[in-house]
Amino acid sequence: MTISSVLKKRVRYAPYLERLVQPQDLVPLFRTGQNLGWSGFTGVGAPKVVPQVLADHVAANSLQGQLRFNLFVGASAGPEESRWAELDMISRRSPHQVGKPISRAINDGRIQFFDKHLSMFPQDLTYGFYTRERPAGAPILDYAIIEATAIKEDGSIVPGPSVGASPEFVAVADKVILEVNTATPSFEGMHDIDMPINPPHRPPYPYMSVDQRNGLDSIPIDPSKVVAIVESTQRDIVPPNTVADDASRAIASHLIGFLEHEVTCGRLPANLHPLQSGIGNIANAVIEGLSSASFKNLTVWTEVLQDSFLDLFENGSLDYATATSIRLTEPGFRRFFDNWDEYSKKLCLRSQVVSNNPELIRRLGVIAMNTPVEVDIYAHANSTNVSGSRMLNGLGGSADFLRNAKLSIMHTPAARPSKTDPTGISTIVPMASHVDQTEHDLDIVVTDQGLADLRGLSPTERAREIINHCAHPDYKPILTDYLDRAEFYARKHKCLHEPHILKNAHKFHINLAEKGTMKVDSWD
Ligand SMILES: CC(=O)SCCNC(=O)CCNC(=O)[C@H](O)C(C)(C)COP(=O)(O)OP(=O)(O)OC[C@H]1O[C@@H](n2cnc3c(N)ncnc32)[C@H](O)[C@@H]1OP(=O)(O)O
Repeated sequence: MTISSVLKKRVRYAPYLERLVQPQDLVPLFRTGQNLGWSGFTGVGAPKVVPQVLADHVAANSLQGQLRFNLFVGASAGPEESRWAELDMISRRSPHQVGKPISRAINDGRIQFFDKHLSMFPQDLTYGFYTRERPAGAPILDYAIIEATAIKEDGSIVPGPSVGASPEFVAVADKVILEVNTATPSFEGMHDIDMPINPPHRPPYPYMSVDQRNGLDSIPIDPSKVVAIVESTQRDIVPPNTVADDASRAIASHLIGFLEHEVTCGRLPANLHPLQSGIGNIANAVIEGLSSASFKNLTVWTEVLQDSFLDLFENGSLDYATATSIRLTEPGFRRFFDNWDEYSKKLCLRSQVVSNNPELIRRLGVIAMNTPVEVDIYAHANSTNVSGSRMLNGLGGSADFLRNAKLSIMHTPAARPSKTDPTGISTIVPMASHVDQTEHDLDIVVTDQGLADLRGLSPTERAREIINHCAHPDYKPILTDYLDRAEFYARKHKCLHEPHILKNAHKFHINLAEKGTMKVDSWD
């Protein structure tokens, strides 16, 4: 087989080049029921070529539902996993996914999805928790399919724009297939990788600042595990971000005002603490807002870096950022590669067990900011299941950060658009229909209407603060009425700590399902 010159340059361990194959040659290796681990995190750095030929094979031979895998990816992969979902090729999936076809398959019951904290998933996999049905000593993963942007002289793997759970996948896979991506520039030097060491002798991760490096710059592997390499010439495709709207700008402005106040009061230093920011349009707008605020020498300790962070670098307000994935749009990647020399000194990608590590998040005093589906009046938040049942993307790293951050912030519009109610669906509800973050986790809830500072408040104080500052004006009187009635009822029954009237607590959701609006006419 001819080997392209760029591939020869990227693969510095010659024996792998002898294992170069056409992706189609690999199809016979795959059997239904196998456990597969893919590299990738939030749609970048995932394998593309091998998943595609397998999907083509299933489509061409009408094998839908007959070649199905247990698929594990650090977080979401690219469009290939959506195609697998459409072709009914996934029987089990964890820990986080994105894309309509895959969430549809989960909600149709065709994929058994389990949702786990991103810091915990890779280690629990290595413990054998998810392969309990296999005989002792059997491999945990049959194949790990890992995208690399270079291979070092010792056969170790230089990942691309994400590290995710690849170190753990490589460690516990029986066999490894490498996709060497020659369309993406090599990311060599960008990573700091800690390999799994299981208790009881796991040493502490030593990181005391966001820029400290102590790990490896590639993923070590026993080269005999690598059964094949293929060349990939497909770049990651990340859809453009939604442009900030009035609501997300208002959220950003409330939040920046709050952070400035914390600095003035001496609870935060002038350069804040390391920032974590979730994904999506609001998270992007908040980071965009920070780039026009007066903060300097900011640092970032997060799981995903999006385009908006590049603005912070460019205007000089961000000193250093670390994550497990850099998920940029095409223009974002272009900016990134054009300024590689500068960014490579100010950026580092780590394993997801480190970027999302609870101990490090607490040690560094991270400021965590994530978007929920809904928050209730006592500050329990739902990040995952619409109306308690319909899975969206999964928990991701939201709880890793929100439970352990110095400041735990949830930002959301006060109401989300709906076809059946001009105000939309209230994101502030009497009782969350599913709980991912508890009242014990959140410090701040912020919407386009305002900001609720919940620190040190009792549940009933929190409820007034959230309703008064965060609820949409159309829902405020309805929520206040609910709380007044709940307090009246609870006073009578001597249960005033966190008052609820259970028969009404989910009436917003029931009303939405039955009448298309959360605007409850009457609580009686
Ligand atoms: C990899 C990582 O972990 S990154 C770090 C943080 N991770 C997380 O926080 C993971 C969990 N969070 C998330 O997945 C997202 O933040 C979300 C989905 C909760 C919110 O993201 P947004 O961009 O604000 O969501 P958006 O407004 O587009 O809503 C997504 C969908 O949920 C629906 N939805 C959201 N909230 C509600 C609600 N309260 N009631 C009914 N439907 C709702 C929306 O209508 C939309 O449906 P559609 O896809 O059918 O159009």
